[in-house]
Amino acid sequence: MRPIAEDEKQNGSGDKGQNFLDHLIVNIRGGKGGNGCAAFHREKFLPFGPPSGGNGGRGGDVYILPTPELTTLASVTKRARGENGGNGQGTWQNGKNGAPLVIRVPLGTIVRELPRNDPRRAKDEWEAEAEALEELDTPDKQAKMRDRRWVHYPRYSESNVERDAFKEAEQMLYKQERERRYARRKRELEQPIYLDLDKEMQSEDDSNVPLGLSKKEALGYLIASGGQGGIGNPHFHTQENRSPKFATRGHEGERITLSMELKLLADVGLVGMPNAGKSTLLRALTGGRAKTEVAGYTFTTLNPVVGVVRVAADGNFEGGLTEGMVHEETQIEMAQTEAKMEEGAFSDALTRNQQAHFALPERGYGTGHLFDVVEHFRFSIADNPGLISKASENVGLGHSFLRSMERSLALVYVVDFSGPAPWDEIAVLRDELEQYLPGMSKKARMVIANKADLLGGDGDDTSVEDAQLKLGRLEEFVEKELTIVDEEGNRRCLDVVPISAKFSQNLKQVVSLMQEYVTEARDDR
Ligand SMILES: Nc1nc2c(ncn2[C@@H]2O[C@H](COP(=O)(O)OP(=O)(O)OP(=O)(O)O)[C@@H](O)[C@H]2O)c(=O)[nH]1
Ligand SMILES: [Mg+2]
Repeated sequence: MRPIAEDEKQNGSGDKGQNFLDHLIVNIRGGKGGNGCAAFHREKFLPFGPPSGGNGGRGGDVYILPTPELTTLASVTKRARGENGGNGQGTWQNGKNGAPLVIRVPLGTIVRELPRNDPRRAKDEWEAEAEALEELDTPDKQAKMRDRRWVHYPRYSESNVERDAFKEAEQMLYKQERERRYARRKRELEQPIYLDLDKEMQSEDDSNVPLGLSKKEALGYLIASGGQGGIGNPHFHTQENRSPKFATRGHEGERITLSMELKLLADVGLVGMPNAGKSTLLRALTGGRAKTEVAGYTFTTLNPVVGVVRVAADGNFEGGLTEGMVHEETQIEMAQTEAKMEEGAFSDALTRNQQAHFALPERGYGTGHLFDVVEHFRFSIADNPGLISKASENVGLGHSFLRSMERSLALVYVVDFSGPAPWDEIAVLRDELEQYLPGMSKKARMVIANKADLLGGDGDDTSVEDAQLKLGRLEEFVEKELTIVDEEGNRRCLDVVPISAKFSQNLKQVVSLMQEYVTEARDDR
């Protein structure tokens, strides 16, 4: 595992700073404006030309764009900065505007501006300056502040500051600055940034773009404006001051600290200890479409992964069509595929679509990838990182990822049925859910006893009998310990289903039960 950087520890992601990225603190800065220029037009036989310094370009703005292709916040950097504006130059050349920066986040991200009193918030542009000047005495401070705001024509910096024209301009500048600062504070207090990004943004008027121009892509929501460009010296030209020898520097861009949180919205959440086979189950239920890592070690899954289960009217589901498919560890799969590829085994292989085209007819689903035609119901399942005892005390990956399951319609426990005491596992899971959020375990509807293929030995009578006894014991435990009594006093027993995720056994029942829970919960909403 890669070492955890210091700032990562502080940023609150997954409380312990692991790679689990559903929560992130991001420091954002608009680009700095380019400086104005103090210059004079020079031409042969025209010794005292007019002031000709260009303005600085604007700093780039920073936007946030909800993007359906993303599923985690992993691609978001902790610091983001708009491009700086270019400096103005002589002969009235204005600086180039800084390019905007677009931060892409997955749908379901909640973006919040951190308030002033939050210790994780970075200083804004004014606080940063105040801090930099803290140690200095008044004259030094004044000089420094001037330096940061003015550009002088060469060798005029000292005489400039004595002149009334400059003093007036300086007063004006500070006044405008105070106004900006006030407006900004007010905005921060009255309308702190809060975005609940559930929908994709449409790009503007796409169809009628003239040939040769790219269509205008949506940039997203403006978060931090870039600084204004500085003003060139022609601006300060007046009757009294015909040769202004100063220009202003560009403004700093806005600095904002955001917290981003990704809430996953899956209908069913899988809860289980590491290695119980949650990821394998998700792969099996989605016909391998959900690309979630499977491996024989604990904490394979670090980020929740959501997959969609598509169910046909007859209760079949997409994964069920690929009967006989074994959901092996993905790493092995990858290695095997790679080896085959090197041998050239795929040179004339069918593409995925072709495979579907040829595989489906004999199963009675017509040609092509026709599952859509018979799809009757769909729901989503979230595969989660493993939950262990004391997760609430931040052991393992902690339990902050449960946040993404708070809104699931139903929860399903997955336990390794081949283990010595699967019932104890369930009790731990239930307790951890309750630790996290009292009442959360009431959402549990089913216990999946996975890896049932490991029981029953070679099919001889005694081991089959043992397996049945074990299942009986599990059912008894679930009935006794996990029966849920709702507000109206109704008792509800959890369903217990033995399966093998790896060998796709008994999954149809799992799907049909899940479908039932989801339908019920959706109706209640
Ligand atoms: N024999 C057998 N092995 C299984 C079954 N399901 C999963 N496994 C194996 O169990 C191991 C763990 O599976 P994963 O799906 O990665 O488990 P997980 O619950 O997602 O684990 P974490 O992500 O670490 O929480 C892998 O080696 C799987 O191949 C099953 O039904 N039968
Ligand atoms: Mg997993």
